[in-house]
Amino acid sequence: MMLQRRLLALTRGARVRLAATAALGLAATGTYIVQGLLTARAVDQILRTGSWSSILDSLGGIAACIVLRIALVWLREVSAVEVASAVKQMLRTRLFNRLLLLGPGYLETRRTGAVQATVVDSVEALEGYMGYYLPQVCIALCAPALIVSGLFALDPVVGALTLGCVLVAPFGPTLYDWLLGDYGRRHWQAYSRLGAQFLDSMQGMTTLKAFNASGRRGLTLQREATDLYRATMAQMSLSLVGSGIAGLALSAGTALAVGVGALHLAEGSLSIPGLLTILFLSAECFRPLADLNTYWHLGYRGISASPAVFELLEAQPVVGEAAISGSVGAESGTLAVGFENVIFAYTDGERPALGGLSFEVGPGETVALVGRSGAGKSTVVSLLFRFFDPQSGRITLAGRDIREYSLESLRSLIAVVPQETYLFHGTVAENLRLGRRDATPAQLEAAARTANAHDFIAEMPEGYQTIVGERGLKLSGGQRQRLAIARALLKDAPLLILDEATSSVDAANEAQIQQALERLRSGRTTLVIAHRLSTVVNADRIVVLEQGQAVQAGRHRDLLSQPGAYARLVTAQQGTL
Ligand SMILES: Nc1ncnc2c1ncn2[C@@H]1O[C@H](COP(=O)(O)OP(=O)(O)OP(=O)(O)O)[C@@H](O)[C@H]1O
Repeated sequence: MMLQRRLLALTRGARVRLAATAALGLAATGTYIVQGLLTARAVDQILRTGSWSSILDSLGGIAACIVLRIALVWLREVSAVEVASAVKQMLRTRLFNRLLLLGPGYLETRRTGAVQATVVDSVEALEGYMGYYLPQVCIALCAPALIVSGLFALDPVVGALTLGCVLVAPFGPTLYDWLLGDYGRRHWQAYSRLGAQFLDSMQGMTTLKAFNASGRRGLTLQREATDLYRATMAQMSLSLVGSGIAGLALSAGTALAVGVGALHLAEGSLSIPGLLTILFLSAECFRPLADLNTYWHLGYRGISASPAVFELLEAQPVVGEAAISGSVGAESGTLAVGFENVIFAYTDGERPALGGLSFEVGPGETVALVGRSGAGKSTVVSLLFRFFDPQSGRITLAGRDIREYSLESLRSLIAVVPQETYLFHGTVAENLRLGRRDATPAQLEAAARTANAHDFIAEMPEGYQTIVGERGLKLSGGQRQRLAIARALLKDAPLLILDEATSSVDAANEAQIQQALERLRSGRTTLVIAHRLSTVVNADRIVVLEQGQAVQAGRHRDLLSQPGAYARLVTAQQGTL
């Protein structure tokens, strides 16, 4: 019930259309009632007069009812689709905005396929609930009430019996709603697991093939599919029993009403037209409930899919806006960066990824962070962007705690050239404009030239308008990186983070990338996350991380001449310098 109340709240903004759908459905039910009454009258007239001509007007009325109903049902269908589409669209917008607010910190804790299943499939499953089930609830409340009062007037006993059955019928679905709660949840869990597994397999297809592991993966997928099949069948068989109970109440209701009416006819307390009216009206009384029963199946898919939707809608971001005081805007000029005794663990209780890290980058300086894999280098970047907040200590930009900036202005101060350049499906120009939304073609070209990317872009079939495939698969690693440099140039932020690529590119590409990076670094405070040592030789300062702490700092030559963590790292990577 609680869940249904929350689902009802989702219709805000589409309630007029929802009411219109219910009104159209009610009008269609009205045509059934009038048709029933006209049929009763026609049968009575023919029994009394034996002449077909006496029922011509009733037949005309029945035909009019049928035509009118066809039009009303068609309009109701259109309206139902409109309601469902409006709710789905509003909900998807809210979910997408929520995901943007939650940011990478949330997505790291969820499987991409499961999030996709929520935003696409769970929302889609609400179609039946919003478009058909909800309007039918209104119809099933109003129409039987009207008909039962008519039956009461005709024969109070028949009226009371019909009322009893009308009240019992909806209990089937309601009871099962409660009983099935767990089955529905299991069904959606199995569904999103299968979705996540499938997406993972598609994205990792090359790796699976290279390791000859597609057969094994196929078996896992088959297992997940079998789980989904079992969960679906369990849910279906139980829900069919539920609607069976409701169906029984409906048929029993009509039979009882007619049976008791026939008895009263025999006793002389009811007339033949009265019995005929009961016959037709009691059938019409249960029709909206029978339809509700059918739509409940459709609606139930939405009800069982909705917990995942609400969980996402109510998820709280791991970082809050301007957590300290009123947010401040972006700074200009070169910036200093400071980490002051920063302690951070990904999940509380885990060994901290940063265990009291302190270091500084002066305005315009280039500082390289080095350390073994897992030392905490990438974590430093995640904290600078405030994808997470440290448990203690503080991080400053231009002397201010970064929690004082609004998230937008903080992120506008930092440009990043990441390890893996993500290119969206779209043109080269569109991908570059992520750096600056309103960049002119001339600005795009200037940035691409500085990033040594213009020549290869110009050689593409449609230059800057060439579509680069999903994940940029049509470009080489080195080319993608030069596009990332051009993006960062366009962003023109005072703080630059170079998260160095781990995979090496050929010498010609490497030289072009290094030259582009030199140009990008000039006049900016730069933090280099160095996974290889070969690129840090010229840094103003090198900070060596070990288990989330800075254990050494200095220039390459000075550090190399002393025994310590840096010298050990260099020895371990000998040959790369
Ligand atoms: N999303 C995450 N959730 C939980 N633990 C994480 C997460 N990301 C990193 N860690 C852990 O935090 C520690 C620091 O990881 P981090 O990625 O910052 O290291 P790194 O120095 O960048 O390593 P590499 O050079 O291999 O990229 C490691 O112990 C790692 O296992």
